[in-house]
Amino acid sequence: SDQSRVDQVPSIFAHIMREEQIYTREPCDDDSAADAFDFVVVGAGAAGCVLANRLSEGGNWTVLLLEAGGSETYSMSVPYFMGRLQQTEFNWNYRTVPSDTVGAGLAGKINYCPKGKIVGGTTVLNAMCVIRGHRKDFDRWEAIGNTGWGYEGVLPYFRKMEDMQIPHLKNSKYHGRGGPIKIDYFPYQSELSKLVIQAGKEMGYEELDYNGEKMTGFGRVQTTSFNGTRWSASRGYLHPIRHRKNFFLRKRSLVYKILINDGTKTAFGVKYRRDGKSFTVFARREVIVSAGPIAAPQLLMLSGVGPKEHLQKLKIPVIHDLPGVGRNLLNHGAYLGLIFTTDKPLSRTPPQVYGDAANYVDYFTAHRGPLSSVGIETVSFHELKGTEFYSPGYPRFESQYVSSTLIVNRETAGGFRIPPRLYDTYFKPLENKNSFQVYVFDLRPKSVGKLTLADNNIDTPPIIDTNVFGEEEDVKVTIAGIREMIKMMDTPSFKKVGGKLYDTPLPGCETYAFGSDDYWKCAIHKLSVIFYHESGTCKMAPISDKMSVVSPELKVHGIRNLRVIDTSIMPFMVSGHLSVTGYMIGEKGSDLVKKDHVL
Ligand SMILES: Cc1cc2nc3c(=O)[nH]c(=O)nc-3n(C[C@H](O)[C@H](O)[C@H](O)COP(=O)(O)OP(=O)(O)OC[C@H]3O[C@@H](n4cnc5c(N)ncnc54)[C@H](O)[C@@H]3O)c2cc1C
Repeated sequence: SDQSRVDQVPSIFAHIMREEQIYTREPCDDDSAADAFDFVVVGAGAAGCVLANRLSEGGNWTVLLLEAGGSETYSMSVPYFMGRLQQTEFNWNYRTVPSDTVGAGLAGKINYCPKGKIVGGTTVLNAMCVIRGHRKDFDRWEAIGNTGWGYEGVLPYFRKMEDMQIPHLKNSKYHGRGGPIKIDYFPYQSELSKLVIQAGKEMGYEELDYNGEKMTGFGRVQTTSFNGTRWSASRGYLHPIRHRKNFFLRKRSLVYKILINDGTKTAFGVKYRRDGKSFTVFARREVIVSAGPIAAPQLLMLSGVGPKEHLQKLKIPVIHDLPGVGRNLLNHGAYLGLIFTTDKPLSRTPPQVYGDAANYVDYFTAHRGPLSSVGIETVSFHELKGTEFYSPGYPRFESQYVSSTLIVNRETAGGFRIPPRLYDTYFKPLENKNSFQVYVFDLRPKSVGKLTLADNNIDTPPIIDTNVFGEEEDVKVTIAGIREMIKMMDTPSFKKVGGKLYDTPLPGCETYAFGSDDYWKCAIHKLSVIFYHESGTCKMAPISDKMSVVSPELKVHGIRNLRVIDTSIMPFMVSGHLSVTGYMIGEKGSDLVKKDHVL
């Protein structure tokens, strides 16, 4: 009743006060005048936070971590508020170039490309799903000459970062305990999630730990969360080191140039801007760029390391010609229009979640209820048997089951740049129906995009041309995956709840027979989004590979004392999501750096 909710106000207030205290453990903003450190790390995201922690342990070296964004707060840790964070200053707010292959039906044919601008980086903005990828993905990294980056080489680092909280996985040889990042299920699990796992079994799939021995099957999603709150890179790696005397964090500090001696081609510091003033800091040992897949290549190019002709055109003095910088832009792409309706509600829509005061009481007293989940609680991985894409034991396709249809009001539609007319014709009829959405995507797409500079100014966002769905094969895989999902409605579990494919033709694709290859192709190009897994723009490969930017030791080719250590070094896409890949790269990268600086 209303009165009982009012009675809960004191405990809500006490709970929020207590939780806010956690964020006072974020390291303080260093405002000393110190201007020389052993290591200068650029960017406090997934990988950068790992480096700051590991390089300062033992107390031998001084480490400065420079982050363009400000502090993380408790409200950012509420899982269901994830989408809202994208509409704040804590997002870099990048956009892609207009595209006919991905999101051609979105406003201006443009996709949003969110990235965290905050201590913790994109781990503060993301959906927290923990999906590492398949062992063969990493073996492929190693096969092109990246010695030590095969599955056996990276597994210890995936384990090292983890503090597994899920009881039956605590003793698995694939998982770690006691590491900085807590892994748990969201406390809330919708009826939809339970039904999907059951339906998967009826289709012959296993319910499994997809980060373990095998990947093909269904599973409740493992997340970088704990007790219903986001467990960011900063909470895991920076909070515990706030008292270290040799670690310094400077916030709101935008690095705009890496200082490189033109004669010796040696990096020796960076220039950054903070509160309107410019500063220079020097690195006695190394500069490490961990600014993420968009900003890392941007910063290299602005500092004179990149494709020569491109830099010359922008009047940037060339220090080292590296044609691969920005040129291997990898991503996943998802179709947004795969929707199913049911006779009874299996999950709640955003207006239902936000509109019910009980949900706030549940969350802000005990971190329970729908606000303790981002709305995705189940994932599945498919080999696409019977198609040309089948590879036994190596899934090619992922589905994420989204509570309700996320896009059921103009606000959520706006979050994906869905124009009002498309919303009104395709999504609005679902407003009062029971429905849910499945994000489907090709785990290893062939399309590769590129990132270039628009000018020589750090404040101008780079040009992001993702080319997602640019290759026919990626569209075909997605169509095969959509068909696999439609089969799910034939299971007894979904028959019982009247599960049906939402078959309103997508505006602009009505000329094709609904469900034909041509129809799905049209729909995928129109109503698709990039899946925010940008990576690969500073490709790791031996120097013989013309597109390579860093060596297997993550050193920038041709420049001394400069490394890139973040998701931009990925040579190929992994069959997973990238925050844990970022942590693994940070952990392995830290060991590679330490090896070169024996005391
Ligand atoms: C909406 C969304 C949902 C996602 N969902 C998931 C998910 O469910 N699971 C998953 O595993 N992954 C997910 N991801 C992806 C994942 O979070 C990122 O791939 C990962 O965080 C990348 O790590 P990184 O270390 O390479 O870069 P980031 O974490 O992006 O860190 C880069 C840091 O560098 C800072 N920086 C950049 N430029 C400068 C500069 N010039 N000066 C100073 N600092 C700078 C940035 O502010 C940022 O803090 C999602 C991403 C988005 C956007």
